[in-house]
Amino acid sequence: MGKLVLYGVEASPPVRACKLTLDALGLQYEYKLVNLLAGEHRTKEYTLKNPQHTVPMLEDDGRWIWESHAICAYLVRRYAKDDSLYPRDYFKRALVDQRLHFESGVLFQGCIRNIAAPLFYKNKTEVPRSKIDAIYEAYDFLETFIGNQPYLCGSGITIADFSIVSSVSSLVGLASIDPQRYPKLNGWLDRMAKQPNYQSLNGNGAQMLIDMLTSKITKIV
Ligand SMILES: N[C@@H](CCC(=O)N[C@@H](CS)C(=O)NCC(=O)O)C(=O)O
Repeated sequence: MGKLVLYGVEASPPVRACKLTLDALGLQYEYKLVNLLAGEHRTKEYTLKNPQHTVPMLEDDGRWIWESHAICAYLVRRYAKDDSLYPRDYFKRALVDQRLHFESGVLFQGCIRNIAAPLFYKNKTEVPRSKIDAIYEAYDFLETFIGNQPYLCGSGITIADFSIVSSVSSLVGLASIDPQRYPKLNGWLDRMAKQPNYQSLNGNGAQMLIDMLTSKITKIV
């Protein structure tokens, strides 16, 4: 097995999804902090490896891959002892893929980044209420995805759970989850919080992002 290095920063949801996956697989890896505020992801050295200059990025024996969903899927395919975290069965895998794309397009890009980018890059301090409404719309979908199963794709945990908990655990700081309205989502989040090493791998970073966002927001308009 080659040497694994994860490049990231704690507050980043996709970085935390990779950490949850690496830990669930019992993989040893080096963690390299990339200071985004200092522009360390924009250096020539970094962009030669990842021209999209994003975190997370995984180095595996001198080769680089970025985009958390691709990284998590790769890690399971390459290193897992069984396929439970990312099933080989075509239909089961399609279900996991659907949830991963939902995280990528709807939760991360449509909710988190859509709110965070104007705050961090344009010095905005007000958030349009429609952006908060979009979070609740996403919660409505998640409530139905979970249904009567313990995890997002059924009875076993998959990388879709790791990916989605990484963003939902930060979104709760902007749109709280009412257990009456979202009993399934609330139960799932509690279940995820009981996963091994959850707090150090995801909980602390999720709170960091909440603090970064809420310290910038003065008003929902
Ligand atoms: N969909 C990507 C999102 C990656 C992403 O946008 N990461 C942010 C931090 S949360 C980042 O690297 N921002 C710096 C930049 O885009 O230059 C993934 O899942 O890896």
